[in-house]
This record gives sequence, C-alpha cells and structure tokens, in this order.
Amino acid sequence: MELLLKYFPHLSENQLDQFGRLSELYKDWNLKINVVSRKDIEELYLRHVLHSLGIAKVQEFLPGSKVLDVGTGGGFPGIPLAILYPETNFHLVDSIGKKIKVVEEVSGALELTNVKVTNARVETVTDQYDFIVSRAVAQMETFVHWVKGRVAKRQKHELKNGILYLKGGDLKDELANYPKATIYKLQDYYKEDFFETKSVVHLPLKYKP
Ligand SMILES: C[S@@+](CC[C@H](N)C(=O)[O-])C[C@H]1O[C@@H](n2cnc3c(N)ncnc32)[C@H](O)[C@@H]1O
Repeated sequence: MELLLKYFPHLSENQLDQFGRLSELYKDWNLKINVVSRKDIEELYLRHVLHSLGIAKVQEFLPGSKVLDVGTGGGFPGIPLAILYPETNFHLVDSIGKKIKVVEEVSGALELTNVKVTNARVETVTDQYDFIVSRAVAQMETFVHWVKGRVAKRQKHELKNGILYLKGGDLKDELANYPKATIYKLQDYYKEDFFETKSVVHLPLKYKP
C-alpha cells in the first residue's frame, strides 16, 4: 500500500479501503483457487496492482467510457483499473471459469458496480469499447486478430482508441508489423527495479462506425 500511495497520492478514502482489502481477498481466494503465484501474492501491490495501474499512467479513462480486459485471469489489469476509475465501465473476460469466479467474488466484495465479468473466449465478445487492455495473454498479432472491430469512436481520450497492452522485454520483433504502435516504458513513471523492462504498448485500432 505504501508503494501505491507513493505513485497515486490522491486516492479517496473509499479507493484506499478497496485497494487495502485486495491483499486479504486474494490471499483467501488463492487458498481455494490459485490465481496469483505464491511469490506474487506477497508482493501483490508491486507486481499486480501497480503494474496494472501502469496503464493509467499512460491513459486516463473518462467517465462513461468502456474498457475491455481480455484474459483477465484473477482480475488484472481490470480490477485495479476499475477501483481507480469508478465511473468507467470495465468488462473483464476470461475463458477459464474458476478464474472468473474469483474475479466475480473480489469485485462483489469490493462493491465495484462498474465491473461486468464474463466467462468466455474473447473471440465471442461482440460489444464495442474505447480501449482494450490486457496483460500476458497473447502475441500482438493473435491479439489484434481477436479484437479487430471491437473499437468504437466514443470519447475524446488523449490517445486514439485501441489497445493498451502491458508487455515485457524487447518488443522490436513482436511490433515490427505495427508502425503505429507506441511503447511507453514504465520505468519513466515508476522508480522501482521491477519495472525496468516493462512497458505499455498503445496500438490504435480502426473505429467501426
Ligand atoms: C497468463 S494469464 C494472465 C492473466 C492476467 N491477465 C494477469 O496478467 O494476471 C492468461 C489468461 O488469458 C486467458 N485467455 C487466453 N486466451 C483467451 C481468450 N481467447 N479469451 C479469453 N481469455 C483467454 C487464460 O484463460 C488466462 O487466464
């Protein structure tokens, strides 16, 4: 939590309470359904919460906008982003039912009314969104194929509507076919060793009228 306050000092009482309860909730759920590795659960705020919120350092989400989290697993990056932006609508999707069960329970316990949770492969989701966020799910080519046509021009965000993907390592090869992709290095926002090799990739996608 100290780390969270260091980089997000303006959280409301309610947000502080919600972020604060994440550790206990994931510890409890992890005993029944493993969604976070043992090492990571000890460093939940660094490895999962702050990492997820790296997307917020790159793009602020406006009230009323719609965001899809593809392959959310235990709820990352969707749950931390939904706490940070209570007036933005988040749709968290994963193809594994037991992971989605944990997300549903965590979201319910925190009374996140801006979160919708679906157990499905993303290829079957037909709604449209301002942004599509994700972490550790697929190579960019596969991912773009999955979510093509899911982006609508809805609001005047700073970045063009499209994908915001948390990625690690050298992305030159993976992004070679995407000249419009921009890489935002998280070490520019977070002065913690963990973020040295981590980035948010922004890729605008064509709107569907
Ligand atoms: C490595 S986990 C990452 C989970 C989470 N995003 C995180 O960073 O902690 C990848 C997740 O993507 C989900 N997944 C893979 N392909 C998917 C698809 N086509 N549609 C929905 N979920 C998918 C898997 O079920 C798995 O939970």
